[in-house]
Amino acid sequence: MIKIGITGGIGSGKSVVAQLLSVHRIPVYIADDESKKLTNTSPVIRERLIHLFGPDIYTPEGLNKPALAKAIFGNKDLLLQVNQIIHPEVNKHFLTWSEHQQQHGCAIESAILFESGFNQIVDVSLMVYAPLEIRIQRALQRDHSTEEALRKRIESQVSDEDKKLWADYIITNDGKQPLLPQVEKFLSQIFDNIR
Ligand SMILES: CC(C)(COP(=O)(O)OP(=O)(O)OC[C@H]1O[C@@H](n2cnc3c(N)ncnc32)[C@H](O)[C@@H]1O)[C@@H](O)C(=O)NCCC(=O)NCCS
Ligand SMILES: Nc1ncnc2c1ncn2[C@@H]1O[C@H](COP(=O)(O)OP(=O)(O)OP(=O)(O)O)[C@@H](O)[C@H]1O
Repeated sequence: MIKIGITGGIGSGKSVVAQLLSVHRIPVYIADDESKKLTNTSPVIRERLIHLFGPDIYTPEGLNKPALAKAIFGNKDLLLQVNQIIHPEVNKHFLTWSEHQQQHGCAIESAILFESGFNQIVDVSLMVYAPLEIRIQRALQRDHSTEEALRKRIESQVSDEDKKLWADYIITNDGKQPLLPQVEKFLSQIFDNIR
């Protein structure tokens, strides 16, 4: 089975590309969603986050997400420490999930594929690229966030220039070039290359 890593900055259109892959019978593991579940279910993550931040990092409802976001976006040292707590668990969880998939390919969607090392557990990486200002506009329209908070997250991620260098394939989602033909071309390239 071919494992695909979908990446791209906030608002680039990863989720849209992930949906198009699903339509082509490629199941996609959404790292944001799964990591959120793991922060509430994994005793290892819970214990280590409490050790780092104190007990208030969890509320009776689960992880205190605004507090964690405030602590890590803008503080590279803490971001690295939190990543080192959460990402190995996500990595293991994705690999177990992928073993249960029945299709000829599966994928993981993560804005931080390269930062997290998930690129090392996939066979091909696919970057979804959109110009920064378009990404900011899309994300601001979608989320109840401020431009300042958004830019802090963007600054916590590797640049588009680096992602472009490291990715095996790039899909452009600038609102001008249609996505579906690019996704279909990508799929035919990877499956033809492997056959
Ligand atoms: C800090 C948290 C609680 C904030 O939750 P919130 O609901 O506000 O955001 P959400 O998880 O939906 O993430 C939104 C976007 O923020 C960016 N982001 C999230 N985590 C990170 C990170 N560690 N490094 C850089 N960018 C990140 C991504 O672009 C992501 O798509 C949450 O993002 C988190 O637990 N992050 C650490 C775990 C992680 O790395 N998750 C990303 C995939 S493994
Ligand atoms: N080509 C497009 N034209 C117009 N709107 C788009 C296009 N692509 C994506 N969008 C919209 O932009 C927003 C961001 O897209 P999407 O959620 O797929 O990005 P993402 O990369 O998954 O972002 P994040 O990392 O923040 O989750 C969504 O509201 C989506 O509907």
